[in-house]
Amino acid sequence: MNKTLVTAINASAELFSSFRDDFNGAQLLWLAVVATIAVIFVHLFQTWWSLRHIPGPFLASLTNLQRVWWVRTGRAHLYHQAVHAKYGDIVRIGPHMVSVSNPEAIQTIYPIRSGFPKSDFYSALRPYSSERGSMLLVFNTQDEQMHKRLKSPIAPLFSLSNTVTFEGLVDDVLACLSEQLDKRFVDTTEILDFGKWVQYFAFDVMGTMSFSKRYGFLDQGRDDEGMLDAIFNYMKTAAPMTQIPWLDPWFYKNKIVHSFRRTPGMSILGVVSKAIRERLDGNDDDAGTQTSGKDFLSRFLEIHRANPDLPPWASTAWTFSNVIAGSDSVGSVMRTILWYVQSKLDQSDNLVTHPDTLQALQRELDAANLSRPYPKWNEVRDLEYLDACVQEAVRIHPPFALPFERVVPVGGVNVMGKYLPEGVFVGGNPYVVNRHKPTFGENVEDWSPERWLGGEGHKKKLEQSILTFGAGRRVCLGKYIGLFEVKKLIPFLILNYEASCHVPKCWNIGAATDRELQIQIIDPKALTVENGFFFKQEGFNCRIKKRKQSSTD
Ligand code: HEM
Repeated sequence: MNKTLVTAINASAELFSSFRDDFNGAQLLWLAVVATIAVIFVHLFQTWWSLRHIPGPFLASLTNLQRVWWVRTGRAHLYHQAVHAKYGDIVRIGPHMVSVSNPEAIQTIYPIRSGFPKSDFYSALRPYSSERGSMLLVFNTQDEQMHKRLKSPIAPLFSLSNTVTFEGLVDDVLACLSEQLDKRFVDTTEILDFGKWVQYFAFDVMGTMSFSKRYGFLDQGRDDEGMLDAIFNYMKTAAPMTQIPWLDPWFYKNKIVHSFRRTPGMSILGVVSKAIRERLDGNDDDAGTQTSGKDFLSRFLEIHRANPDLPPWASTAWTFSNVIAGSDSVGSVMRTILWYVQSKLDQSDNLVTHPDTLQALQRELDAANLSRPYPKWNEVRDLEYLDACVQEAVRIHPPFALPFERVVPVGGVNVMGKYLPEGVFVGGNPYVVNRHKPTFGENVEDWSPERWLGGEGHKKKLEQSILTFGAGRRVCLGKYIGLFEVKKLIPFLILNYEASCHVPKCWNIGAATDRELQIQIIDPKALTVENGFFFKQEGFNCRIKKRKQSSTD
């Protein structure tokens, strides 16, 4: 609680007791009511006053409840976009919280050096159990020393050169995906929920990299243990709490509540703990096979053994991170590319395709003489148009879409010409920053890989303006892994699969002809998005068939 508020309450209590002898009961009650109102008024005034020079909705200057509500609607990104459209590049969205939308602020708020720590937003994202309490992960650690201790030993594992050593494992998962698509959906009447299947792919890749075995989503064609829903529910439950984190220990993270309501993240923790136990006990079926010696879990355990001063829970925290941070996010980018390459809704809600994108991508892939059926990383990593599609997907639909909050350090800071005093929270929502018109162009709402094609300098500037992976000291550790997986999957699908050429008449597909639709979208309007910090899409249903090899093959 605010120090001044505590002082004011104590002063009122003293005043109240000194008046006790001179007034009767009713008068005392009135006095108490008036004093309480006065204290609340002074508190609200002080709160408003502290950042009065930052524009924003009036309610936001008094309470966080408004931004909690925005998050609860699942559309916080749109509210954030709307307030920036109304008030400008820097907006007060809470009594002590300032949101920025201009990429120019990125270097100030997210520096490489230490000293601009994460706010309590991240404490609400910690999984909780009665036995362990709140669990620190590299991602949600606020203490900068602890963050360094946890991150430094494992950071080399996430480098691009190490990521590429997993290529064989990713090809195995691609083979599994291909087998299942062919068996279940090619030349059958079955409708493919493409969004779900790429998510299965992303999870099984991360399972293979982490534990040397797939979780089995692709093999079974379903999520038997409900792990995917558990992860989304974990984020969705935590998301409103991130906006008002002092309530979190009351609502969720305490032993009493936990005895009858489990934090959703705990079922994932169960999977991770079991995998570690099995590996340590030597009961892991895959231990000792050609891949398990190289998977993340083995490397984490090795690192942990070599650094005994690390906390005893470090291996669990690292592994948990891989499962929770590394799968849904990648699946989301994959889904976005496939969705936009195939189709989009115009302003009147008509389905129009992007045949130009699809054809340009096919042309580039066909001409690149790629290995079949699984193109190699070295062949696809520098393909210009593929890269432009990936960057555009990362821009237009960031998988995490609430402001990444930081605490202004001692001495305050100037952001976009406005002074923010010490202790204020500040951050940018990637959904909004990635749509900054002066940086990305007037057509920010449109899918346009072409915006990335203007030479290396231009591309680099745009890349530095994107906030999807965070930035600076706390930038995403798994970025290369994510991009690696995406660039392995997309060329494979575009090269090998094609749609039946039938589009129901009721859809207005704009200028596109049937032949231009590679994958038949069953119900384009069914694609829904929900922002629970993790920005989920659902309802990408289609039919596919094998693509005929092009004449250049
Ligand atoms: C396209 C995929 C991905 C996206 C968009 C993404 C995005 C992010 C974002 C936004 C942050 C936090 C930034 C902040 O709070 O300021 C982050 C941090 C992190 N990500 Fe990712 N991520 C992706 C893939 C991955 C993968 C595949 C892994 C692991 C295998 C991973 C591991 C991490 C870790 C460990 C951190 C914490 C870094 C730190 O605090 O030092 N991410 N990521």
